[in-house]
Parts: sequence; C-alpha cells; structure tokens
Amino acid sequence: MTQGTVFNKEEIKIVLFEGISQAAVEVFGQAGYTNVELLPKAVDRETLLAKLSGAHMIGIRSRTQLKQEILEHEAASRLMAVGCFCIGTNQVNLPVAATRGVPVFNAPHSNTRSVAELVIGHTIMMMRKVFPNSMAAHRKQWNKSAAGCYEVRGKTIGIIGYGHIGSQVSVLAEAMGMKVIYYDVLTKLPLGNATQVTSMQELLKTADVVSLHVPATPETKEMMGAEEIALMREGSYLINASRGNVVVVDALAEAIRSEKLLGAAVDVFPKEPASNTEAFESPLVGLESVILTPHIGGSTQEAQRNIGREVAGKLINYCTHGSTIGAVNFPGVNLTHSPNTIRLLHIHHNRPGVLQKINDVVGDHAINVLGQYLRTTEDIGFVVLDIDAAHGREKVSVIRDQLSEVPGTIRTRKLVSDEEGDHTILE
Ligand SMILES: NC(=O)c1ccc[n+]([C@@H]2O[C@H](COP(=O)([O-])OP(=O)(O)OC[C@H]3O[C@@H](n4cnc5c(N)ncnc54)[C@H](O)[C@@H]3O)[C@@H](O)[C@H]2O)c1
Ligand SMILES: O=C(O)CC[C@@H](O)C(=O)O
Repeated sequence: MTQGTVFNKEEIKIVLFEGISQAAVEVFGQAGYTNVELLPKAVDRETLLAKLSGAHMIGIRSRTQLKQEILEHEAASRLMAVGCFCIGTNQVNLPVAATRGVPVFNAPHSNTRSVAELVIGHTIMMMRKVFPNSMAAHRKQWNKSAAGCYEVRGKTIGIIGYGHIGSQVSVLAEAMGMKVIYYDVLTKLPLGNATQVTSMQELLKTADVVSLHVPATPETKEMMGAEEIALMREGSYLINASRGNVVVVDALAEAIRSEKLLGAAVDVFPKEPASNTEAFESPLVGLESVILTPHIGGSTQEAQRNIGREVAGKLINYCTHGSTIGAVNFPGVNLTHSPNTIRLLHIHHNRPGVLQKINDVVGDHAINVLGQYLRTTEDIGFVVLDIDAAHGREKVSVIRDQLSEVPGTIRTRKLVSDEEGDHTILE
C-alpha cells in the first residue's frame, strides 16, 4: 500500500540555485512555503546531488545542467517540479523530466525587455567603437577620431527570430531611426514599419547589423557559420544574445580578423564558465572590436525580480493546486483552489486505455466526482480528479493505491483541501 507521506507547506523542501532573486523567497513565504534554501551560485555535480536529496522543488537558471543522469539519480527521487528562473530551458532534459512526472516551468517574458535594451546598447557601442576607445583611455591613451564610427540612424537592422525579444528590439531600433527587417520561420505581425523578409539569405545580404533572437533548437544550431557570415555585407556587424551554439564562434572570429565584419557583440557562448571564478575562454577573447558580455542579457534587478515572482508563482500553483499552466514539457491544466475537495493527480505515459482504467477504478467506488480533467501531450497524460471530501475521504487512499497500479502510471499525488487551506500529500 502506498499511502504517501503528508507534507504541510512548510515541510516542502525548495532549493534555489544560481542567485535567484529574493523576491521568489518572499512569494513562496507568502504562500506558506517557508522551507526555502537560496544558494548564490551554480554548484558542482556532487553538491547538486546533495542539495537535490529530499528536495521537492528546485529553481535553476542557465548554468545548472539537469541531465538524464541527474534527473534519474536516487537523489532526485522526491523531485516534483523544476523552475527555470529564466527563458531558456535547454539546460534541462525535458523529455526525461516529463517521464519522471516532473513538470518544468519557466518565465517566458520577464527578462525580454532587459535583453532588448542590452542589444540596443550593444548596437550603439559597437558602431561607435566605444569599448576600444574606453579601454585605451583607461590606459591613458587619447583616441579622438571618427574613423570607423557611425550613427545607427538610417542603418538597417536585420532581426533573425521575431519573437518576444526580437520584436522589442524592432520597436526600440525603429525609435532610433533604424530600418528594421526580420526573418522568422513563422509569419509574424510586423511592428511599426518593420518588414518581414522571406529568407535568411535576403536578410544577411541587406542588413548593416544582424541580431540573432532564435531559440536553441536542432535547426538553429550553428545557423550562423562561415557560409552565412560570408553572405553578410562587407563592414557589417553581428549580435548574438540568443544561445551560444547558434553561431560558429571560430567563423565569427575569422570574419572579425579579416575585417569582413567591423564588429560583433556576443552575450552567449557555446561553453560558458559554470561560475564567476572559472576562467572564460573563447576564440573571440582579445579581438577588441568584439563586445563580450558574460550572459547578462537578462541580468537586471527588474528582470530578476519579475522572474522570481513569476516562476515561484507557477511552482506554488503546481504544488498547491496541481496546476500545470506554464509548464514547458507537460500537458497544461489550469486548476485553482477547490474547497472541501480531495484532488488526485494521475500522471501517466500517454497510451491507449489508461483513461478507461482510471475510470474503472473510480467507478468501483461510491464517491462523488466533482470534476475530472484530462490533458495530454504526445508522451504524457495528466488526469485530475476532484472528489467530494464529504463522502470520499476514507476511500481516497485506496483509490489512489489502485490508480498507482494502473499500467502506464508514472506518478500520483493527492491534494487535500478544506476551508482553512490546502496541504499536500506526496509519494
Ligand atoms: N542573453 C540572455 O541573457 C537571454 C535572455 C533571455 C532569452 N535569451 C534567449 O533569446 C532567444 C530568444 O528568446 P525569445 O524570448 O525572444 O524567444 P521567442 O520564442 O519569443 O522567439 C523566438 C523566435 O524565433 C523564431 N524561430 C525559431 N526557429 C527559427 C529559425 N530556425 N529561423 C528563424 N526564426 C526562428 C520563432 O518562430 C520565434 O518567433 C532564446 O534563445 C532565449 O533563450 C537570452
Ligand atoms: O539568467 C540566466 O542564467 C539565463 C538568462 C537567459 O539566457 C534566459 O534564458 O532567460
């Protein structure tokens, strides 16, 4: 019999890695989740496993790699949900997390303005050679010269990936008098006077500044290599604040050395140091017309605070109510507090016949089902049963045990609510 262990909210162990904003801790605390450990940076594998041990929910940013081996490790056996306190979720093996019954949440919007602002800053700094001149001034050299320096006004920026960030870069660039063209695999509504072009080649041949804003996918891996850079205009510029492996860095370094490109600004790298104490290595190091920033596109107080609140809220909603809205690897079910209800969550492999078996189990008991929800993705099925606590309280543990034995079951959870509030029962 798998009766499950009762955990009140203050016993739910939450570990937040990588200097996640204190705002997240506050949001957890306001919701009654007070057992939160906040670690200032990413940790090595051994520490990660030690911290994972017994943790119900964790929060990470882009440095912590949750690979298959980690997710399937005994230390992660209690792990119920993961929050990526950022946009990117490529650091998590999402299919493995899903088949472990672990939804992964992120913050798709909260840092996008910060990235767009940095890109605009990079554009001006790059085209005015601000950093080489500033570094020279720090060495007491006075390089007053207009050579190789340009206004952005009237220049064309070509945005590859016109999503949340690309479209904001578009608006800000246009406000500075730039012409905007963009390429996206989807047809996207142009903002202002921006124009969508039909091929990446056309964009590369036309733009004075190319800015990359695509997600990390197999299609975007190394999408800017030597061939693509060769198509760019002589003396143009490249910005990458998306993901490191979108650009072939050796090809970019070569284009800078040969002065095919007058400059570049790079915020993300194929290999990034795991902590601020590890040395940063890149073929771009030492090329003074390249602005190098340490993956800080989203690193502003405003963005981190908003992300902290957003992702903590999603984790709370999942833990307290079973709501998976906003999960990137899980069927989305929007659930809120339902008084005097016992809520059973059944996460299973999406294969024919599971729902029927669940209904058979429920049908064998004289209980009042107040609500039933089903959502599936290709691989995962998620069924939620709201059972009237007035009649079902004694029977629910037996029902849960029987549901746990339905072939294809990944995980079950039981959430009990009453007028005073919710508490959580986990496997
Ligand atoms: N530097 C940072 O600190 C930082 C911060 C946040 C996000 N990011 C990264 O920025 C990137 C963009 O984020 P977003 O929030 O704008 O994403 P988004 O999903 O809103 O937009 C991405 C756009 O790219 C398009 N796209 C996908 N594949 C494409 C392809 N092969 N060719 C052309 N277009 C393609 C999509 O249709 C979409 O419109 C992501 O890689 C994200 O991880 C970086
Ligand atoms: O904060 C981070 O570590 C990642 C920032 C950014 O790349 C994101 O994916 O949101």
